[in-house]
Amino acid sequence: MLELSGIVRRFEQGGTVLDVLRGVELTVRPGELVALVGPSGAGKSTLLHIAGLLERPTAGTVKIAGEDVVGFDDGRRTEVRRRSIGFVYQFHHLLPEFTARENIVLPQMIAGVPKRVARQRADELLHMVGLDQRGSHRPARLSGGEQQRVAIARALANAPSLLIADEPTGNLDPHTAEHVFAMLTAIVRQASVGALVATHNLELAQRMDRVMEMRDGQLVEHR
Ligand SMILES: Nc1ncnc2c1ncn2[C@@H]1O[C@H](COP(=O)(O)OP(=O)(O)OP(=O)(O)O)[C@@H](O)[C@H]1O
Repeated sequence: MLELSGIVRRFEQGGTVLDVLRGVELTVRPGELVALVGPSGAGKSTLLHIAGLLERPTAGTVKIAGEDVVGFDDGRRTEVRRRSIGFVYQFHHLLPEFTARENIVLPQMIAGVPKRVARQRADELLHMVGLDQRGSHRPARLSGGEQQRVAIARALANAPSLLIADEPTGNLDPHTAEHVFAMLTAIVRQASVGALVATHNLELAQRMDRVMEMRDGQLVEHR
């Protein structure tokens, strides 16, 4: 699903060189949840941006569904990102002037799915996250946990093979975080999506299939 190999990311600014990633190796398989932990500034977001094709590594290969995408031009990278990768962030980033359903329909229409089909898929996803009754509500009328569940449904709208999540429950109270996490786990398993989830919550991290820790620019199995 996702294969990262020899990933190096160097930032150069005004004569100083910062090697944030120094040879990261990582494989995420279908239906597998991998937690990404490490102190603030360790390079978790940088790695997620590279895995999500939002940024290019200084060196190394990124394979999505078996395809090495590092050499692709921006247009092809965008295409792979739209088709194969879903994103969930700490803050839901739903479009406020659209309903929950429309927020799930839009990314499908951008990908060329006919509106009728996109609506049907949106309703299925709303059902999957337990929000059948909330499709016509705008984000402001939903609770934090509900907003985040819509964001998860939106991330899955185009049936991605990889889900990338950056602190998906970081903005929620513990009870709601638990609920959203359980839902995320169930959906990843059911849809056979590979998920890479950065989190500061070690308790949740330890319930994923593997916990990888960012240490000195490399990933090591967390114990
Ligand atoms: N565009 C950039 N230019 C220069 N340095 C950068 C850039 N982006 C990130 N960095 C640096 O790379 C390091 C890693 O940042 P990153 O955001 O990946 O850490 P993180 O592990 O996600 O932290 P947090 O848990 O706080 O979100 C930091 O020292 C940061 O300042």
